[in-house]
Amino acid sequence: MRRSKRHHRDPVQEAIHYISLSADRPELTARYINSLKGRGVFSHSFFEKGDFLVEYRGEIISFEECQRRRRIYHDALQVYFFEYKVNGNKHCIDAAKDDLSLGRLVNDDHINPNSQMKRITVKGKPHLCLFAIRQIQPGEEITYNYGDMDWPWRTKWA
Ligand SMILES: C[S@@+](CC[C@H](N)C(=O)[O-])C[C@H]1O[C@@H](n2cnc3c(N)ncnc32)[C@H](O)[C@@H]1O
Repeated sequence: MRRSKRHHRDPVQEAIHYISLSADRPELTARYINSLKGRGVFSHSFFEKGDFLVEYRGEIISFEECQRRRRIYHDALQVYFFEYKVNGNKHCIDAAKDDLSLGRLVNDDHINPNSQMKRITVKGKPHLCLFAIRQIQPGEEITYNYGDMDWPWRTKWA
């Protein structure tokens, strides 16, 4: 398939652009997949390795607050917590609230993911963003590796 011409900004500048707008890029869309996976995020454009894809938007909370919410949230909502470390200290993004953002809908693939999470600091605040780790074709689902945990779907599909 022919690659469409898209103006190429520096990927980090592009991430900062969408972060400051609190918006998702128009080349991505959410779609229902099936009752096991639920929804996922799909590209309808080409992306090159290194391109910015989407921010994992949500409420930035402390690790202690995350622990507190884990005690009160239903299991189905806990999957929207994203824990990460800055200088060895644990932090968390709570994306349980469905604000129609796409980052919270990106599914796991630990075998052949096409993106990777990186932290970008904007105005002193951390933002977690997915960047392509290889070329992505139109129609492809965006995925990343959720990390080494016994995620139930991994054993089911193994
Ligand atoms: C952060 S959410 C991702 C969006 C979710 N699919 C939805 O519709 O809201 C994580 C949840 O998606 C599902 N999921 C993610 N990756 C999956 C995979 N590879 N296979 C099956 N289910 C998956 C699991 O139910 C998991 O708890």
